[in-house]
Amino acid sequence: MAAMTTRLFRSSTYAVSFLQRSLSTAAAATESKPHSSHPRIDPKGKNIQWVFLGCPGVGKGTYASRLSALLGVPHIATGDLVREELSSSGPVSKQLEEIVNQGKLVSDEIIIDLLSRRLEKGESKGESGFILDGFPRTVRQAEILTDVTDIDLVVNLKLPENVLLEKCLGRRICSQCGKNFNVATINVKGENGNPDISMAPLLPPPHCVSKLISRSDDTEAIVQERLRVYNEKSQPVEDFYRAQKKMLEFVLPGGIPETWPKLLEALNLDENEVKQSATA
Ligand SMILES: Nc1ncnc2c1ncn2[C@@H]1O[C@H](COP(=O)(O)OP(=O)(O)O)[C@@H](O)[C@H]1O
Repeated sequence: MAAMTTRLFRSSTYAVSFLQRSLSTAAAATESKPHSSHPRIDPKGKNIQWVFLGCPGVGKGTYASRLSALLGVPHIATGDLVREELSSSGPVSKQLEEIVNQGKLVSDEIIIDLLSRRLEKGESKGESGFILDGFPRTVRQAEILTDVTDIDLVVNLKLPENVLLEKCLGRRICSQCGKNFNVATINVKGENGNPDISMAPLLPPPHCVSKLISRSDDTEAIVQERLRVYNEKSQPVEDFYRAQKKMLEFVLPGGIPETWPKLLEALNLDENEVKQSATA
């Protein structure tokens, strides 16, 4: 673990001020760019700085958190940071609630502040590396991230839009244990030469059933708006990383049992090998 360096920030104080300066003047960001000699991806050495992209409901959280557990790096989801902040009585919670419930994006300034604070906390606990989920979501955020660190790999998860909508509408969270489930049974006929997609529901254990809640932004109208906003603001982020040749495009073949082994294969990861090397 000690060899893993979170290169997003050299020091927490530097991080916050750096990111804030980045937002106020592009020139300051360029001048302050830390030198970087980050090695290439080495999953076994866990030197990992990955980004997960993809539309709402595609499964970024599910697969980022599974990989985080497997590889021993933190899974940092900016959507979770936003939800934590809006459920607190912090100064921006009311403003965040309105933005999220309209399916819009939170400002780059607020997101970077939340992310900086999360990274600062992690660094003080000795965390290193990260799998970012839901960040960057605008080209501006991607440029700022590029200014402060090297990203090894960007995984772009893909599913057809009608599947995404069904998945968001079926999403449930246990209000007690916080685990995510999905009550939707998805059987969608493939169009334009694409294969059919089937996903079994991911049902909760009996003790969670009576405690299930839905996210307030998982209604049909808000999901449609989030998809529209994704296409407008986040598709260009895909192009940004595609141009840098850092992108792994991954079309989900089905639910977790079909997708997880295929994703590991695409990432060139052997689950048993990684687990053994972690306990060695
Ligand atoms: N990087 C970001 N930039 C701006 N807003 C964000 C970002 N990450 C999360 N949010 C806000 O939090 C909401 C929930 O995010 P998330 O849980 O990642 O949802 P999704 O299922 O749409 O991917 C978003 O709709 C947006 O309002």
